Amino acid sequence: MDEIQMQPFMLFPALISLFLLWFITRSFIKPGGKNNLPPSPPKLPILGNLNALNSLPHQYLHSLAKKHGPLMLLQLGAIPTLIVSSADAAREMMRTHDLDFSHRYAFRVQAKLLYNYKDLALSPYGEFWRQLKSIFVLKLLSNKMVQSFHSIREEETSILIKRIREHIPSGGSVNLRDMLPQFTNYVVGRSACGRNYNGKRFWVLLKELSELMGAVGIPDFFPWLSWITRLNGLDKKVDRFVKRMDDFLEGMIKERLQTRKEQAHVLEGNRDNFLDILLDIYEGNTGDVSMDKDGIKAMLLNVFLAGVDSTSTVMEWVMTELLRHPTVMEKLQNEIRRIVKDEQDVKDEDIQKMHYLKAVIKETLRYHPPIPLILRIQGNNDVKIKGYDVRAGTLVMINAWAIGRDPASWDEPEKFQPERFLNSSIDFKGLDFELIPFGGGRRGCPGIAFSAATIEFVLANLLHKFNWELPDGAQGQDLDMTERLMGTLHRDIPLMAVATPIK
Ligand code: HEM
Repeated sequence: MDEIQMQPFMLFPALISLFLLWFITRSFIKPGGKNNLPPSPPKLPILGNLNALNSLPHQYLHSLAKKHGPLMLLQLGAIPTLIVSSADAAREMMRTHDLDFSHRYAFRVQAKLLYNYKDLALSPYGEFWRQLKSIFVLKLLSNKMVQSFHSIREEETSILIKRIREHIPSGGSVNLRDMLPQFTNYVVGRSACGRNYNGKRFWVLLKELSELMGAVGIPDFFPWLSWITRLNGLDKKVDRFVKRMDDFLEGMIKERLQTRKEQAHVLEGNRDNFLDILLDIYEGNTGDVSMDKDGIKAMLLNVFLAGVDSTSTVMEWVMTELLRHPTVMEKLQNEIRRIVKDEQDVKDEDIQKMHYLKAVIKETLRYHPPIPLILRIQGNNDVKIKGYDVRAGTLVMINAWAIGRDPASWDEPEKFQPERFLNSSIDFKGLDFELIPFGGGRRGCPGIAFSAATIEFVLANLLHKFNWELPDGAQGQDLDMTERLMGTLHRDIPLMAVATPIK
């Protein structure tokens, strides 16, 4: 999340408006009334707790929760915001009161970039959202589809391995921050569009899109100050970008519609990518739901935004933790090599037997969830959570990062110990609220199977084919683990590692 954007020459009128509003609310409106509201940390005048939205808000909110408890009510400008930092409270919200918390909070720029709620991730809970979710779950990302993408995972993994091998003659040092997102971009791109649109233009557009998705402006917290983003140029910048992205997507759709017309006999019944499935719905061939072109574009952007960075970030964190914990790396390599034996290639059936690999991935997701704060908004009803009153319309931030480090749920949470998952049924599918990197309840992530299959397959291959160490004889404990939030939560410094081929 970017810090708030504002030009200095606009500060004065903005501050006057804010001061007047603060004065009026302070004088005439008594907060809370008879309600039993969750504890609130001290607030700044006017801004409330907006200082919480610094460059690493999940960490700051975690430290606040240690003082004020797992449910806190913050005031982000004009927006009352509930911060949830324990598995118990998350369970009560996402299971007992799931329906009440099934709306998504969208910042203004995000909504504009995603065709004003025509996508799945931002659309408000209701019939339209239900239709989109069923398209995602039953058609685009069903287990059958995920299996059918096996050849894409295989081909793209071979290309990645080839690229790593090309570095061997010059010492084998590779920048995993560069390579892994490229790999996931190709896998997601081919699954989504049937072929790669990864010319430089689309890559640059996607990068710009991720950056703009983090643009949080003053009007998001003080809605009556919406004129500020008109004056400071943000609205114009976003509008120009939306037009460029729309032109690109329009071209992609046009081209695909043309190919479908020309090769109808070849493509008949062969719908092995998201774009074709969405175009079938658009052309009315499926009969169940309807979708316009903007809907297709918004759904494709959801897939790229949600799928590329999050998946590659997990891979980079896994490799980081393995380099920090050589005994875990060795144990994992032994498992992989015992199962794959002398075969050249890792197969999907092999992966199902790799319990330690799955434990390492779970432990990484516990400690480094790529989306540390899950944003929801409470619907129309006031509800009670853990005895506290939560009012309708409250913004909710579920701190998945804090929950994964909560000593109430985890023994020695600061230690990286994949063994904790070996004899445990805890999984990240949204039913165990101490581990919610993919969220949970109705709004939970539909891409779990897709990402898990991709992450497991590529890691099994990287560890089967190479030994890994840090460059220049550095030791694992030397690795700087500072985090950086850039859409997803990365290590601040890109991971460089030296690959040595096994044979
Ligand atoms: C490691 C990879 C991923 C992580 C950590 C992740 C995490 C998340 C989280 C935390 C949410 C919010 C859930 C909630 O509110 O409870 C979410 C929603 C979503 N994710 Fe993922 N995701 C990943 C991969 C993917 C992939 C590969 C796709 C699609 C190809 C995807 C598509 C979506 C969509 C469309 C939503 C919105 C669902 C809704 O609002 O109903 N994600 N994801």
